[in-house]
Amino acid sequence: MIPARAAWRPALLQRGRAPAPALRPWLEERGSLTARIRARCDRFRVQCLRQCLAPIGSEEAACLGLPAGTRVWMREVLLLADEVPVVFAHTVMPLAPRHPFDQRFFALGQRSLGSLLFSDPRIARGRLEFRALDRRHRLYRSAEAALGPQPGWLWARRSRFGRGAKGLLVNEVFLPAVLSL
Ligand SMILES: C=C(O[C@@H]1C=C(C(=O)O)C=C[C@H]1O)C(=O)O
Repeated sequence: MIPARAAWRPALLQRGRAPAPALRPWLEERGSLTARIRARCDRFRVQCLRQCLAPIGSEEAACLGLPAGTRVWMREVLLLADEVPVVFAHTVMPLAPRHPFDQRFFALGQRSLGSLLFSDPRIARGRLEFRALDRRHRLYRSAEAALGPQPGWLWARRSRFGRGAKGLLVNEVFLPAVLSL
């Protein structure tokens, strides 16, 4: 059981619980996850599950400094390696300030957000924060809704990507199959 007070932290050790050693390089990768997966499989694919306006979750609101419940653009995807889901990702992007980047975000569809974020040197990644999730957490439940039953807990990370005043928050939940890559 993950303690109820578990939170996003910049360290991988969380109240005595640590990820499997083989998962650490995945969690700590600061470059593109898309590129890392692509290099380890024959066919990489993004499956877009949802892209819509939605009220931001309280944790995400606190992280981006927005009032709870603010409507944001939300995108949820699976990253698949040879048709096996290895990462569930949930990204939120505030509507304001408006930015030319918005159009490219909306138009992504089944293309990877990573290709957009990492091709623009003006977009900087903030620090990585980690958290072990169980089914009390919204992200865990979203992953389970998309994929069916998951192990008791899943490791996740989040980071903010920014270009000027425009910031978006990317959460990535690592699925057990990533360890087979
Ligand atoms: C941020 C990246 O993009 C990946 C692709 C995403 C998408 O298409 O929505 C979301 C999160 C990522 O895991 C990356 O490749 O590192």
